[in-house]
Amino acid sequence: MKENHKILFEPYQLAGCTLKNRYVMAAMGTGGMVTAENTFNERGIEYYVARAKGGVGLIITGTIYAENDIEKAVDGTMPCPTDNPSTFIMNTAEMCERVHAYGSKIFTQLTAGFGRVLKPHLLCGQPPIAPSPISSYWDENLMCRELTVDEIHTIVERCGDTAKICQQAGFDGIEIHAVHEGYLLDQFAIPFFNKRTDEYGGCLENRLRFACEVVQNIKKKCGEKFPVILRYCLKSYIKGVRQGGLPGEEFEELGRDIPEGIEAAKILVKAGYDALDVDAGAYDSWYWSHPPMYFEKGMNLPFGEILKKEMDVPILIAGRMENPDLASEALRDGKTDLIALGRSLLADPDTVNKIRSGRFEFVRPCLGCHEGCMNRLITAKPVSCAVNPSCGRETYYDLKPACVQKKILIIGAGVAGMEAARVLKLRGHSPVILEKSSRPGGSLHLAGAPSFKHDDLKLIDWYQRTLEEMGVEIHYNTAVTAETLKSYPHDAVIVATGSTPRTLRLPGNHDMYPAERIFSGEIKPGSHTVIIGGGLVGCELALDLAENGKQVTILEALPEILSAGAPVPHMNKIMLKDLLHFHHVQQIAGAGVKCIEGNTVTYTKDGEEHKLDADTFVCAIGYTSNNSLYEQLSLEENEIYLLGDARRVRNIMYAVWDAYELARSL
Ligand SMILES: Cc1cc2nc3c(=O)[nH]c(=O)nc-3n(C[C@H](O)[C@H](O)[C@H](O)COP(=O)(O)O)c2cc1C
Ligand code: SF4
Repeated sequence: MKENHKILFEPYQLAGCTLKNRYVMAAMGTGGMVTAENTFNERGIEYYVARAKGGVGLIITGTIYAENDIEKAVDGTMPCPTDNPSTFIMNTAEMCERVHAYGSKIFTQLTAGFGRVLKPHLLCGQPPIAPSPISSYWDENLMCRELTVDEIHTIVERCGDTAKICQQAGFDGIEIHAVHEGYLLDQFAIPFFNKRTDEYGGCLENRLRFACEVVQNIKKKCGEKFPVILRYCLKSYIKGVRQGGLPGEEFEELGRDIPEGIEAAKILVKAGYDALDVDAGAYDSWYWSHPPMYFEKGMNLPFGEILKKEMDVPILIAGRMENPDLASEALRDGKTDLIALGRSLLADPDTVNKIRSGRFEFVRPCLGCHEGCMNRLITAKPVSCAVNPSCGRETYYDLKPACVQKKILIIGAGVAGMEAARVLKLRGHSPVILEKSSRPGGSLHLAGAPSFKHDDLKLIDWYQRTLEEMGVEIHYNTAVTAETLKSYPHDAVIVATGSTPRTLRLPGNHDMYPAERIFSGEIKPGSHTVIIGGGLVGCELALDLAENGKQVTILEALPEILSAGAPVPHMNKIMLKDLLHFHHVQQIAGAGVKCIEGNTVTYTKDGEEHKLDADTFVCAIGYTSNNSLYEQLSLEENEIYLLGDARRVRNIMYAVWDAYELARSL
């Protein structure tokens, strides 16, 4: 273990519960991990056990429901212990016992409700509940129903009952979800949502009464010593409906500001909460609670630091905390007491053990993309991870030794080729990669060029290091043709030759560059760049240039930017849009580009012709598969497969997942 990381492995007393180290698995929704009886299924149990085995000191499970009558959700993505207590105890006891076998502790996260942020399709046709008749986050025409005082009392009692069932099942404590992220208790806490005039509205104490009664009821039923912690947002970052404030931005806070956040934290701790799991944000500023790659690492630490100075209560912090240098420094500087990891434990369940043994560079990096995790959760698919296809399906989607070991040539050392090689080697095959350039990674080098995408470059490093350690043979500077392939003995071939940027043929006398030539640094843009194509690549290039002081205009043919191609995960999309706006990137949607003459682009919008002057013109209109080698070889080879972008241009997740699927079956 590295000397400066030792502090991360010191035990910690969390409300009387001894944790073996400072690492906590942050609560993450259990989509796909719930049985029809609303308890954890085998998939969920194996998922948590794998993270305990990976060395984390405390697991906080994804949210479970206290109550499913008043807020009737039908989705099967959250366990509800009160629905069937004995079945819940039976399944969950086994999960807690197995987690405990690794010396880890396990809490469950218990929600008092979702309120206005529950997705409409889960509502059984009923209106969402809320403190007051406000509109649903998802549909401003859908009005919420105001909770009655009797219903609030019922939810409080059910929280206590649920916690008792969880205690009987073997959980070591409860995290209450949440005066955080704009969920029901947070809606009560914030006057922007809570317009009540009874004892649950008005002054701060009244607005926090519901959350305070929840902890008091749990302590009454489970005993004072049973740990109850709170997921808590110090600041809401609500700028307007569905618009969030960005780091460092001046705006009028419509939710909870920091001074009120400190006062509220004191009231909540006095009521009985034993620790605060601190971050920021609400659904209206969703990227704060679900930080995409555009955020810096450890972005929530300033909030922990503020609370640590103001009060004496254990603090947990999540939010891009995977780097052990950053994490250990945060502990030493008194910014937090515990380090919560969310997505990095999805990307690599063994993160903590690898850090412990001084091998952080072997931790598979999370990309901050949300493709495999949150995007799947909010589109009713099982939670997994873009770079770790077996996440959430640890047992039934694992790797078995190959029955017949083969020599398999892989053409292309992009992500798909490298993932295929890794899996094949693990299963006992002999993969050999033939790469035409002098380095691995393919187009990921260009995707990872902006500073906010450097985790993409870390993924290349991870593959390179891992393949090297496994002894996978890679031949660089080796362009393959149908003829030269014959000189490599093999049983099968995988073609993973990637893709090429699409070009646009326009009339006029101009230079227009593909985005890749800007990302690679080959072309230095002038002071004003026009980017044709407002998909993800165009928008990320625009952000990168704007962050570096350039004037940028995006011309997008569709009515909205970021709407072409595969949908961008919600929180990434809203943050990118807010950032483009913040950096004054001009966005012209519905623009049909006609020609570029010299320094002037002509486009039409709403039937009218417009002209725009710039000194650099960039084209970012997608990619086409490089599959010609496969077509030449397909009738020559007995066993040949086409993989990654060469088969179908999609995203990193599908390059990795398709490679894993193919390589686990050969
Ligand atoms: C798939 C997914 C589901 C999540 N579900 C919850 C949840 O149920 N409750 C909660 O408090 N936070 C939830 N979060 C937020 C995480 O607890 C964590 O705060 C966030 O991912 C930032 O930490 P990280 O950068 O280490 O991932 C979820 C995050 C992800 C990725
Ligand atoms: S899907 Fe993306 S953001 Fe989510 S854990 Fe995996 S790499 Fe990280």
